[in-house]
Amino acid sequence: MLVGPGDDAAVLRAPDGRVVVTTDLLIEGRHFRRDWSSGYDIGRKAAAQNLADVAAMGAVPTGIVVGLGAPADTGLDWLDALTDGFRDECAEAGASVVGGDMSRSDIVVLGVTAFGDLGGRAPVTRSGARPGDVVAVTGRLGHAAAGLALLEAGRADDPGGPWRPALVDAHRRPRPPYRRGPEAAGLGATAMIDVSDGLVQDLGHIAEASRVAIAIDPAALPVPGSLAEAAAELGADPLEWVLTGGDDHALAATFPREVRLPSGWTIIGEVAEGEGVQVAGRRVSQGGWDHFRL
Ligand SMILES: Nc1ncnc2c1ncn2[C@@H]1O[C@H](COP(=O)(O)OP(=O)(O)O)[C@@H](O)[C@H]1O
Ligand SMILES: Cc1ncc(C[n+]2csc(CCOP(=O)(O)OP(=O)(O)O)c2C)c(N)n1
Ligand SMILES: [Mg+2]
Ligand SMILES: [Mg+2]
Ligand SMILES: [Mg+2]
Repeated sequence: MLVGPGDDAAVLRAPDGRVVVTTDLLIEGRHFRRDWSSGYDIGRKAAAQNLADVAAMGAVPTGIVVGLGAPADTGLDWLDALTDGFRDECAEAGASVVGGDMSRSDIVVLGVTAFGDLGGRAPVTRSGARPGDVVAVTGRLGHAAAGLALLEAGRADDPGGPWRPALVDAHRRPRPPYRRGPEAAGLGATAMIDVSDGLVQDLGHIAEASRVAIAIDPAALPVPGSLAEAAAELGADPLEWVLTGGDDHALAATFPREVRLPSGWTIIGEVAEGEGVQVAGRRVSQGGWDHFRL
């Protein structure tokens, strides 16, 4: 064991190198609803959630195995679509489905395990952030939360606004920036995490593991017009989606200040001595999704 429990993935020593491995469970009703997402969407999302954890170690995803429980009356078309979703999302990340298992169950349950290759680089853990580093993100933030809010409000299919289907689609199919993980490792990232539970909560994991404080400048956070439009319609705060929304699987990383970040990365804050996450100078408690509150 080179990296054990507590990070986005573990790293194991193998006779001919190292292997990155991670697993996540997706439960109908908690992580997806079959009346909100197609089988294809659910396959893509279940793969993405795991492949993003591999990328967050700075590794390239190689393969996944899928455990599936489904009710006896699940249609073959639905299962075919699920399989297609797994295949296509893996292809997106450069990986493939290499096995699995299935059984009958009262609801749909997916247990996915993903593997990755570090390509000779050191893994980027949650624990390496140092005071003086900058904090940067790449990928979408708050989009899936906005899409979920539209679905919950029954406004997903209302007419008007190209932003509406785009945000609902973000809930159904996250698009993690897989290649940015190894890129960050190559640039010398000191810590990294994928944002599954919300930016504040997930940066909190880096702060805790690294024994540092993280300060975010909310003015630096990307709040696109689509989020503002949806928030205006629902009477919500788009910044809250960006700060606490999960499911987009953006990557958040810390870098030594002198690193020149390629376009696509946005610097949103800095690492300091201390503990916890501050937004605009105020310490915020853990907003976001955690397993036991769901
Ligand atoms: N039941 C468990 N037993 C052992 N380790 C666990 C368990 N649940 C989560 N972990 C570990 O805790 C860490 C964080 O898990 P999780 O919150 O699911 O992270 P992520 O959001 O990256 O999927 C991971 O290293 C994971 O392996
Ligand atoms: C039907 C439905 N309700 C709510 C959500 C939002 N949601 C559920 S779990 C979760 C956080 C991620 O899930 P978790 O099990 O914590 O995954 P991990 O952090 O291990 O990747 C979010 C944002 C959703 N995706 N679908
Ligand atoms: Mg993760
Ligand atoms: Mg997990
Ligand atoms: Mg989580």
